[in-house]
Amino acid sequence: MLERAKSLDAADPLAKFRERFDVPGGVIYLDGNSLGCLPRATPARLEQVVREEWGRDLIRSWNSADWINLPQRVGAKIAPLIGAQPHEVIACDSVSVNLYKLISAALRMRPGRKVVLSEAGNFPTDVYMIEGLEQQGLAERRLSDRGDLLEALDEDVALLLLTHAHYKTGEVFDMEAITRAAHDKGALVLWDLSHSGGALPVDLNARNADFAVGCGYKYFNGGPGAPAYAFVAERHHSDAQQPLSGWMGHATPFAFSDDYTPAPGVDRLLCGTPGILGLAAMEVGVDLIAEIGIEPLHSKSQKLSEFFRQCLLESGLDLELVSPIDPAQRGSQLSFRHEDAYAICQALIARGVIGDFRDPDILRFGFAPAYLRFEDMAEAARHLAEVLETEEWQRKEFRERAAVT
Ligand SMILES: Cc1ncc(COP(=O)(O)O)c(C=O)c1O
Ligand SMILES: Nc1c(O)cccc1C(=O)C[C@H](N)C(=O)O
Repeated sequence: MLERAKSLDAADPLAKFRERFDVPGGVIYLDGNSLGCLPRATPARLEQVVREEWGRDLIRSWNSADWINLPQRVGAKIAPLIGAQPHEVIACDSVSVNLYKLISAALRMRPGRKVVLSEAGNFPTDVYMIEGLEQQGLAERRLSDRGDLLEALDEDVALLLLTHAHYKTGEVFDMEAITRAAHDKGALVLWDLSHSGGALPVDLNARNADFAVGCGYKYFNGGPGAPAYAFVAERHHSDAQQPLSGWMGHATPFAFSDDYTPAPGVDRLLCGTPGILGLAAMEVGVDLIAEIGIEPLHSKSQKLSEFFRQCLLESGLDLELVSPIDPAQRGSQLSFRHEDAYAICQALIARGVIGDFRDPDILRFGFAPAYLRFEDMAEAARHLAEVLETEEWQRKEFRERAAVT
């Protein structure tokens, strides 16, 4: 398989982009769906922001370096990558905080309805944020199994909140059909794009989506704790009111008035002063993904995951796949179920193959198409086969749980 991998790499139109990332030697990184790799241009850009814009120009940089518009500028660059208009997206805060803002805004837009419907087993923060609003008496949380979601949609539902590509299994929802079904019941829809933005084609406006949020530190390679992004469809710009009425979301923050007037459009999603270092790093990652293009990234992602699967099959491994077998139905990942998934994951990490474990029994491999090679797939599959054949994962040191998994 290694020979075949090398010929696929030689013919890969995206191969040249690998050197634009600082991929550490001796590592096969299959966790770009948790924390993306460092773009090579990021340290120099951060050095410039720190030394020149902050160190030398100090407060003048809010104007001279246009820091004040950085959340909008980064949002506008993400917009075409998720099927939105530039003025519909803003980069700020974390996904969790943006969920709070948008769930609250949606509830205000559907007076008389309190139910926020989501999938049982959705990424925890999504369901926790609904729970928090429920504890404040503002929402009623309803969780339903994936297959029962449409049945659970009724006229009490104010908002349907779903993750487009599931964080554990990678299974992708049909955004158009589900959004339509929710709208038919008078509900709004908020899509969490954390595992699809920057890796899969997302067409928010063509699917008539209302709201979306997504992660900056995964496929957009914005760095640890990078700002997230949030989308509000233009038709909701005057109605969507979020509760974190901080001064940066004011129509005229520098008028310093006693009363809050929300800024027009997505600018009102801002709360406090944006983190400029995080946004500057994020912009480098977004620029790079935009330069490569979502369609080529998606096409390569499907080929990588299929090749990985083929390599596993060739080595005779019979692992239980929990991701959809059809690449069109899944995000840029493959997940397998094994009762010793944690120890297997640790044994692989010791060999330099970094995937991740998701409690209780999922071994997850993310395929960031911007910097991975087919050769990495062949090698990772070989290591996985060896770890399982030799039962190397049985070693005691691979069974001790770390704080962050
Ligand atoms: C689907 C999903 N939503 C939200 C998050 C977390 O968002 P944040 O840490 O930015 O609040 C993640 C991963 O961390 C995720 O996978
Ligand atoms: N954000 C993370 C973190 O701060 C530490 C460890 C992992 C993460 C993640 O991003 C987890 C990720 N969203 C997931 O899909 O599992």
